[in-house]
Amino acid sequence: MSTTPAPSGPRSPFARPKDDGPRASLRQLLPYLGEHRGMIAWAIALSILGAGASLAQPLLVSQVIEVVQAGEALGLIVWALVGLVVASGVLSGIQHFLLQRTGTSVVLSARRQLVRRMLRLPISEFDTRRTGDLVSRVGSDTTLLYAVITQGLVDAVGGALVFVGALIAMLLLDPVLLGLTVLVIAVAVVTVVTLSSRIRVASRKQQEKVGDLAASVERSLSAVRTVRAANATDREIDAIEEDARGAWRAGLQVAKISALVVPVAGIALQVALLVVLGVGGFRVASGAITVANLVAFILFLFMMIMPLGSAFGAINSVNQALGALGRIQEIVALPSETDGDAAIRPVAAIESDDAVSFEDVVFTYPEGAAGHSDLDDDAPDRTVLHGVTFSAPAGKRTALVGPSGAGKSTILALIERFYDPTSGVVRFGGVDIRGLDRTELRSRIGYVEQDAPVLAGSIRDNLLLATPDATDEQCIEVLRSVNLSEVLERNPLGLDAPVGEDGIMLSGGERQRLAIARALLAAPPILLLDESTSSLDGLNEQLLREAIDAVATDRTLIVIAHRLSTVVDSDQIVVLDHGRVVGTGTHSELVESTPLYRDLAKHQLLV
Ligand SMILES: Nc1ncnc2c1ncn2[C@@H]1O[C@H](COP(=O)(O)OP(=O)(O)OP(=O)(O)O)[C@@H](O)[C@H]1O
Repeated sequence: MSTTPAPSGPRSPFARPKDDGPRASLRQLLPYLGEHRGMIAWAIALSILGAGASLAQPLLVSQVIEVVQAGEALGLIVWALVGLVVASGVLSGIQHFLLQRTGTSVVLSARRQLVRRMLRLPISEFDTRRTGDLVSRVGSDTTLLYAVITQGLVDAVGGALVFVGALIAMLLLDPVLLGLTVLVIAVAVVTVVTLSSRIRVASRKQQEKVGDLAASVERSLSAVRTVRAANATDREIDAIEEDARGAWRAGLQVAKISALVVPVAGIALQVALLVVLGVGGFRVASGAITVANLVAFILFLFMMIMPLGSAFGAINSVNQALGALGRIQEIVALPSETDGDAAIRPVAAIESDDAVSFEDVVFTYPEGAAGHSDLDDDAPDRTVLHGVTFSAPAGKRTALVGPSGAGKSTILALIERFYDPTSGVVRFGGVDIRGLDRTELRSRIGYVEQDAPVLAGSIRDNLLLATPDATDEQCIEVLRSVNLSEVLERNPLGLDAPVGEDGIMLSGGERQRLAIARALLAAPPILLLDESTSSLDGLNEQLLREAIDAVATDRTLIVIAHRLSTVVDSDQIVVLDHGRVVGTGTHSELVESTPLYRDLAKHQLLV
């Protein structure tokens, strides 16, 4: 839900913004532009040619007037004028296309860069950030960069040329008239520049609000069944509407500031025109300037004002883009998961076996991370694992059991290196895993998460996630090994049958087994299995147990069990309580030695 307070009442566009937030400078835009410098160079070249063609027009018009006044034949001059008009039209068409093309390419580059960084962020970043807001940065913020190219920088080059050219021509035609014009225009320029930083801040706030909105929509849609069942639909709609209104209010603030820019430019043009017409009339009467030159001066005035108008528009859009770029850069500047890794020692070089061991591991979730379990929330000490020591021997089945919140899933997260221990060491084949290449390490490990283990797509998409080259035969065989052949028969599409969003078309037990099949297809020497807490019916539980038995052969299996029945015959069971190991042994040993385990077993009617 929205974390940023709603804007409190109207605020003067001239007021100093309280919070400038993440800022981006024009310099940060350069790498995006650099990638397309070829196209941009072409666009600039065309815009210079276009500027030349435009500047020549008033001169030709003034010639036409003089020729007409002298009563001579027009001939070539008219054709030259027509040619110029057509040429500048064609040039501006081509330039327009090049700019649009470059603009969309810049958006593409920004999206690629953002997604590459986003998917490589440390897992702890996802604990604190809202998915919808991240999605909105990729979808909405990047779009604003488009305007910088299409309305902004390149136009500014051609515009500046026309502006300077017109200025020089006007200076030559009548310096006095020019002085008066510049005075009027300077006031407009100062006003617009003053407003521009307000536009950037307001626009960033607007993008933040859009992010809040996306996060709220994502929250409600991802839990739509729960929301519906709780009769909370109207409340969720209200909450989303409130965020939508927040975005609207922020948009209004941007509109108010931009609205000042447009009339300022318009008034400047009108006043300048009136001054030139009035004073120019006197000067023609006094013979200081000819009618032809006054007409040329007025045409140059329009020519000067037009790029000024688009420059004001460009300042608007560049500032909006800089607000969005600030949000893009905030993510891009974050370190990726692998930044700062110690010297890499390839896993392949490890000679010893696939045993996993924990040595006196202490772990606290990074600051600001929100817990997903309900225990320990009020405890001042956020340490989740307190000196955990155990060893999961190669080729054996080790079970982790203990009450909810004891730290079992955290142990698997440390083996996967989603986080590193606060102190102590996790070893793989005897080597500290912090010295191992993450990709290599993960390729040795199959991991079946507790929640949401199925991705939207087909059964095949799900199976091939870790093993893109697997054949259909291998897919069918692995489904058979986890007792899932039946789902293939259910739908004529077979492996291509869709599983629905979050695997909604499969039952809970089937989802769990499909996730196990996916992990197995890669034939990992180590399998981490976080058993689903959702209760399975007798048949499904039996099928799951058989699937686990089938996969246990010849690999190191570490399974978090919520049903002791699935683990009683494990080679070793590690009992955890409040982040501490309180017992290690076989089922019968633990029933004797560990009261907590005895209680758990009693509850589940195993003793
Ligand atoms: N990403 C996280 N950020 C912060 N705290 C977390 C995070 N994940 C878990 N915790 C906290 O760590 C503690 C242990 O959680 P963990 O998920 O490891 O327990 P568990 O034994 O697997 O529980 P369950 O059996 O309910 O799945 C809990 O207090 C939980 O609130």
